[in-house]
Amino acid sequence: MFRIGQGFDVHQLVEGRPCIIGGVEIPYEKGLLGHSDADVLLHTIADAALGAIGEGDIGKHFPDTDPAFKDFDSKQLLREVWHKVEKQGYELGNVDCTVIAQAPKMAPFIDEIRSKVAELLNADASQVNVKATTTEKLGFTGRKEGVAAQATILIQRKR
Ligand SMILES: Nc1ccn([C@@H]2O[C@H](COP(=O)(O)O)[C@@H](O)[C@H]2O)c(=O)n1
Ligand SMILES: C[C@@]1(CO)OP(=O)(O)OP(=O)(O)OC[C@H]1O
Repeated sequence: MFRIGQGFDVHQLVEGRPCIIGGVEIPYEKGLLGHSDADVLLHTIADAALGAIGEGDIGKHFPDTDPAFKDFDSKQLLREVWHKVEKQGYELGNVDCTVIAQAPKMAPFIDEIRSKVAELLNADASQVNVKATTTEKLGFTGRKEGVAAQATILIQRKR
């Protein structure tokens, strides 16, 4: 049996914050703002995974009003979400993600992010695809005000 989920998230780019995307710190003059470490890609994947098991979203499980999640490591967030997926008897089929950003340039970090995401989902890198696109300088991403990410995930019953 298969289940599918999708995720979408946005975080603002501001000065004085690290730029962590997909569990990897990317050297850039600005970073992502959030209650947690604001890892827009891992949040998106976590939301997609929760969607696939019909468990709402990360805001429900990790409220941004809870001081426990202040500066929370999104790798841990995704691990906890993935534990719920596995507890329900599922494993990863595949996940396909897109980072929507005029900047920073993602290409040099895509392989490392892919491996990191695979590790967090107890899967092989071949089951994970990470893409990046600009918005041709249009909109908030085009003005480098923020970064968006989306993901589609397929999970399957463990064999
Ligand atoms: N932040 C980004 C955005 C895009 N890329 C790579 O550049 C290529 C062209 O992007 P388009 O906006 O024309 O789709 C594409 O191969 C992206 O992977 C990037 O590295 N970082
Ligand atoms: C992760 C949480 C919790 O620390 O905070 P943020 O980093 O603000 O992220 P967001 O994607 O807005 O939603 C989930 C939040 O509850």
